[in-house]
Amino acid sequence: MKTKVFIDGHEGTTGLRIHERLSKRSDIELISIHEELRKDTAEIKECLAAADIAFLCLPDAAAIEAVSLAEGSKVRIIDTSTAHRTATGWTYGFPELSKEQYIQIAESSRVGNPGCHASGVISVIQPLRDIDLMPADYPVTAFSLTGYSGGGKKMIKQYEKGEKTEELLAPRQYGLGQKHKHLKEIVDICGLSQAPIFSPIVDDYYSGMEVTIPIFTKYLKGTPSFKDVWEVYAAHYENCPFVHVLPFGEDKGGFLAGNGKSGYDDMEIIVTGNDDRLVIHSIFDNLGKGASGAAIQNMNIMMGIDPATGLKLSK
Ligand SMILES: NC(=O)C1=CN([C@@H]2O[C@H](COP(=O)(O)OP(=O)(O)OC[C@H]3O[C@@H](n4cnc5c(N)ncnc54)[C@H](OP(=O)(O)O)[C@@H]3O)[C@@H](O)[C@H]2O)C=CC1
Ligand SMILES: CC(=O)N[C@@H](CCC(=O)OP(=O)(O)O)C(=O)O
Repeated sequence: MKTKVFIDGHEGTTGLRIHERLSKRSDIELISIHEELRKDTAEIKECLAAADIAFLCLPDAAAIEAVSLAEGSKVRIIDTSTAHRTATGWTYGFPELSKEQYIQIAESSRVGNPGCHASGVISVIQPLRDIDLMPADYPVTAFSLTGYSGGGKKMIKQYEKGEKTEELLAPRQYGLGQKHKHLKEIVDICGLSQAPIFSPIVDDYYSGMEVTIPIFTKYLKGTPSFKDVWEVYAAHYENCPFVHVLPFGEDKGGFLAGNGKSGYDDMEIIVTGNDDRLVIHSIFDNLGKGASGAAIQNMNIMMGIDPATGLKLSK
């Protein structure tokens, strides 16, 4: 029997990518909503009730409304918005956190898909926090480079329609007030006692992210070496098909491209630097492991099938 899936917000950037991937699958029946009625609450309620699994690819307020419309139905929800990531009763959809997390996702009926920038920061910090190598009060700082599709339809239009202003041709920093919406989930999931200093940068390319975190080894427990820290990542992600740790010392010729994983659904961790000062990089697609790919990975886990089914993983 096919699994019935509804994508609320299927015309948006994240929803469209999920739709593209799922429409090729023979084990999924996509529930479609009439174009003119796609924001009609009665129609959405009906689609949610008919589905086994629903993806919410909506702004936060609409996602909160959709969850209330699903009340009383059996539908299992994966919300790609920020609305429920740290909410009670919801499971954080980053299965690589631990075996327990994977099992919780498999059994959950409410999964909050991680934020794109947050996925990168958590993929670097949580393995160090998990074994207490990094103390909870370590002053984490992060740069996060993203393609403009990270800003959804509105930003894509800004970059692609009409004549581009000079400033859109250059990388642009934002989140300058240090109140980025992903900070809460980063602090919660990594068990940090203070928020990181987080500097996102959007640049003139469609998709792909590179999250970069500098670390002074003397402030980690026992002052581990470059190799010791690499080994922590290699061990943590050993059995994770979606997160690859590059071999020790590998740095892709010294240039790391922010769009290096564009179009793929997995993530790469690269440890660079030396025994004193490390720079750890997480490279992935904001629409892959940062959103749609991660959402489908979570759906596959909830369905009890191979998490990589129907996804595009690099070799
Ligand atoms: N883009 C990215 O890289 C990432 C996005 N996300 C999250 O995913 C969610 C979707 O983002 P994204 O796809 O980029 O955004 P988009 O703006 O590209 O798409 C959102 C879609 O939701 C539709 N929509 C808005 N309100 C309603 C409603 N009440 N009922 C039904 N549909 C509605 C919009 O309709 P219309 O077409 O008419 O505007 C649009 O098609 C957001 O919460 C975002 O934070 C998460 C990680 C990464
Ligand atoms: C370029 C850009 O604006 N990116 C968005 C992140 C994408 C997004 O909306 O993501 P989440 O749902 O994961 O929060 C931002 O920094 O707010």
